[in-house]
Amino acid sequence: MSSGETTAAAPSVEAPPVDGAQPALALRGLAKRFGLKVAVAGIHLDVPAGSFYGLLGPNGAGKTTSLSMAVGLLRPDAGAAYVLGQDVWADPVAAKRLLGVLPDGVRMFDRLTGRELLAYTGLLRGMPADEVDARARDLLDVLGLVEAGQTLVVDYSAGMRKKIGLACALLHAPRVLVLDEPFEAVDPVSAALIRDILQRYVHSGGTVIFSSHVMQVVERLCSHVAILAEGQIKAVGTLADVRGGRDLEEVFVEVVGGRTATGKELSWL
Ligand SMILES: Nc1ncnc2c1ncn2[C@@H]1O[C@H](COP(=O)(O)OP(=O)(O)OP(=O)(O)O)[C@@H](O)[C@H]1O
Repeated sequence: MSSGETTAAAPSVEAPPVDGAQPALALRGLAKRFGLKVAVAGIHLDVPAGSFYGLLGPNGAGKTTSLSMAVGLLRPDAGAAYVLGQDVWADPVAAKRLLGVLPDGVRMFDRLTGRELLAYTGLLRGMPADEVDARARDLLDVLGLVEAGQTLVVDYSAGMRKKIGLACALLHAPRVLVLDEPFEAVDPVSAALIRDILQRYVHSGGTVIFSSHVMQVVERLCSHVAILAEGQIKAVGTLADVRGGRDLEEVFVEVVGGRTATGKELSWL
């Protein structure tokens, strides 16, 4: 494990080097506070191109806040984010062209049907209508949403919303995918399907960074892992480095500082 290799408050906001080895996503001193609460304390992270990168952390660690700042959805108080060298906040159009994003929560136009939402997303990205149509058909088909394509997204289950959100993120064939909790609320069959799609995407040269609480998924999929707690990166590296021959869950609990219930706390229960 390389705990401390990349920790809090990186002072530098220098752009990553412009060469063949530049990271798919580079975070430089990204920081955010809400009132007195420091949600993200100046994180520094390089996501290598072609990696399958898992961002782990307990509830409230700052995962959603970090990813939102990294993709241009939430303005940082300090620091910078680069997608394949493009500065997300200085040149958002160039960076967003390279990015597919599955945000947390329900930020989508859910009074559209699934098919309409895909059409809207594709046209907004400047794709030709026939290409949008063909890709939307493929995505709805592979994600098992053919019938749901005619249903308003507001009537979707939580898992169906994840899947249509993923379809929107994939539609323009981005180079980098940033997914906030892609497996949350998704049934095991759909989860296996999503894993297959993402693995194929990485094998064909794409980069995935996703947040998760599910250690087994991260262990199965990821080449690299970062553990975030209290707005700071506590451990980072290849999956093998971070695990150091142990279970990822064991490492996670140790790094994050978990506590166990003695049974006395809720004696009334
Ligand atoms: N809009 C907001 N206003 C105030 N506080 C916020 C806001 N968004 C996040 N926070 C706080 O910032 C901290 C980090 O939240 P964040 O949602 O990034 O955590 P997370 O790691 O994604 O958690 P979870 O795994 O539970 O989704 C938390 O303490 C949260 O309460």
